[in-house]
Amino acid sequence: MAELRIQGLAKSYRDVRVLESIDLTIASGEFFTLLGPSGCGKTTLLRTIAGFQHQDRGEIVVKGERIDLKPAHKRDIGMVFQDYAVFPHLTVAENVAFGLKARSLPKSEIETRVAESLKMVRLDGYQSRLPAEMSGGQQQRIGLARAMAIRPTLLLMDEPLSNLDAKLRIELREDIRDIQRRLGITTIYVTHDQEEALAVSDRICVMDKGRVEQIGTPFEIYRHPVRRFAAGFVGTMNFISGTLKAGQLLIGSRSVHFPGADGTGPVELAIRPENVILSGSSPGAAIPLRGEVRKVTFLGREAHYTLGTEAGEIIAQAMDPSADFIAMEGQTIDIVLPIAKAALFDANGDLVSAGRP
Ligand SMILES: Nc1ncnc2c1ncn2[C@@H]1O[C@H](COP(=O)(O)OP(=O)(O)OP(=O)(O)O)[C@@H](O)[C@H]1O
Repeated sequence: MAELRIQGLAKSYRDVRVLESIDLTIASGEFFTLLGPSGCGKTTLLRTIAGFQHQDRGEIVVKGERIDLKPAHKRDIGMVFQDYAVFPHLTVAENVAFGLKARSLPKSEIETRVAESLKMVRLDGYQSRLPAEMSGGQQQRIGLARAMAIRPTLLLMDEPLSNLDAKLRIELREDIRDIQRRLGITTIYVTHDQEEALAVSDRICVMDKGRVEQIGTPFEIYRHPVRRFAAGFVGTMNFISGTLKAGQLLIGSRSVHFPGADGTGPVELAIRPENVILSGSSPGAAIPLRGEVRKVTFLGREAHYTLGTEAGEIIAQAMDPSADFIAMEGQTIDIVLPIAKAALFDANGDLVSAGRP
């Protein structure tokens, strides 16, 4: 059974529509991420699920029961906030015990759960400290332990890693994922960081302007985007303007048959830098182009080349620059865009066709 089902959820602030009719279903134990740019409505959606604000229309159903009719404190939800929101005057243990006391659990049960939760987030031994004596990463661990201690049906996390430096972000995101897996707790995670979303999620919901653009596994979103927005927001993507004429794709002076694209009109060809062939040829249909190397970015394990072509600027990636391919700035090289690794989007941002090998 679906753990959480959201149907037709809409919300406006005064006259501004922030959530258009949102529909989504989340399975029990799933790590589900809302990913999108600032202002797309992720936080509003999360806070509406938590009950901190109310929708104008639509339903939120958990385990078959409408929770949107209940006040926030009766929704059985644990929440972790971007700014930690720990109580500064309470010790670590008191912070974690807070929700348990509010639920009037017996003292011994509270002690057991506090100890368990602190161990889980690796804060064993810090019971008597005050939050001010802890680092940002540790304070967020308190927030996580506090949310988990009540053993909620749903765990909601709103950009929990945004205030931490890059190294800590990766460390804590791994911990969050491990704990979530171990406990099998259904989690909704909000982030604007696409790499973070790819790393932790079972499924990602890409949002833009209050709408769901695509829902899928990280692999599906990265490899098979169905909307131009998702294609451009997750990972790096080249978009090359072209024209479709009854199945023939025209890019600059080149023309190639694009399978499954029978229409006519302006299109954009989307291809990832790692799929641009820098040396050699493509086994199937492809668009060959001449490219002037404008910039080389050497990153050790890989190198990125910015190429000026008749179809516009294209970024290409070589995975093993020392062994595979080396180009110098100013050089002109032949590149190939394999159709099997490309997708076509129309002027509305809808997928026209994705290349098939
Ligand atoms: N209380 C409010 N009153 C009026 N407008 C609001 C309110 N809260 C949010 N908004 C607006 O609603 C839109 C969506 O905001 P929301 O915080 O949900 O987006 P978000 O995707 O979470 O963005 P961010 O990553 O910046 O937090 C924004 O345009 C924001 O300015």
